[in-house]
Amino acid sequence: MTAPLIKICGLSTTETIEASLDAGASHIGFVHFEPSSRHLSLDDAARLRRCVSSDRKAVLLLANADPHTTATAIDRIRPDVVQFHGRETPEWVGLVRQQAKVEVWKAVGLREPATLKRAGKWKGKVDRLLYDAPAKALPGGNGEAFDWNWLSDHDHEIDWGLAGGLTPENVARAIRTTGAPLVDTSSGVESAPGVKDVDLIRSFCEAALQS
Ligand SMILES: O=C(O)c1ccccc1NCC(=O)[C@H](O)[C@H](O)COP(=O)(O)O
Repeated sequence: MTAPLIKICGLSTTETIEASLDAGASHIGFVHFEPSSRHLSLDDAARLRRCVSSDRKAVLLLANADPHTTATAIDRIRPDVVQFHGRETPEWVGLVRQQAKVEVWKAVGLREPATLKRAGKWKGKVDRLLYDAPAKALPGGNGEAFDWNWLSDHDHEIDWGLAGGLTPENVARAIRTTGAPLVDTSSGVESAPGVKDVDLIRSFCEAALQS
């Protein structure tokens, strides 16, 4: 099996970005969502984005951002990918993809297997779907997993990735169960809410790459 792509989300220091890149992460996520402990101002996100080398991808995460915020954030941060993690519609994310000429991902919270059947509505609107646990206090980044078996024999029509409660201990099993081509973690590599831990980042990447 090909090694999965790895996204480390919610980074806020140069040290943890460098550790993620050294450990083999392909995608570095920056959260611009004020209620989150991982929120970055546009200035900080634009500064940190420059630490992401051109052979990896910077991901800007937005949740229910209005059109002005979305346009301003894309313009300032110049991400490779925009990850929409709220209640955005297929029409809206499709429009952003078309107009901003940026790769677009949409997080889909899986409450039940039937949600997978409705994923077709994103076809042609997004470059990747990110299957995550359903929203709780925050739309994402809650450290909660869903039943990976729901994905084990799903016939994917759209590129996808797996998120939700992934840790250094469970990521290899998650990849074996689902065949995920990309894994995404945030809480699982933190020592406290919003505080990333370089040792956990390294362990996560090692486990994912050896799976
Ligand atoms: O991280 C946040 O604070 C956040 C806020 C609002 C929307 C999404 C958010 N995070 C998304 C992620 O970090 C990941 O893409 C995904 O949900 C996995 O998170 P976790 O379960 O914590 O590993």
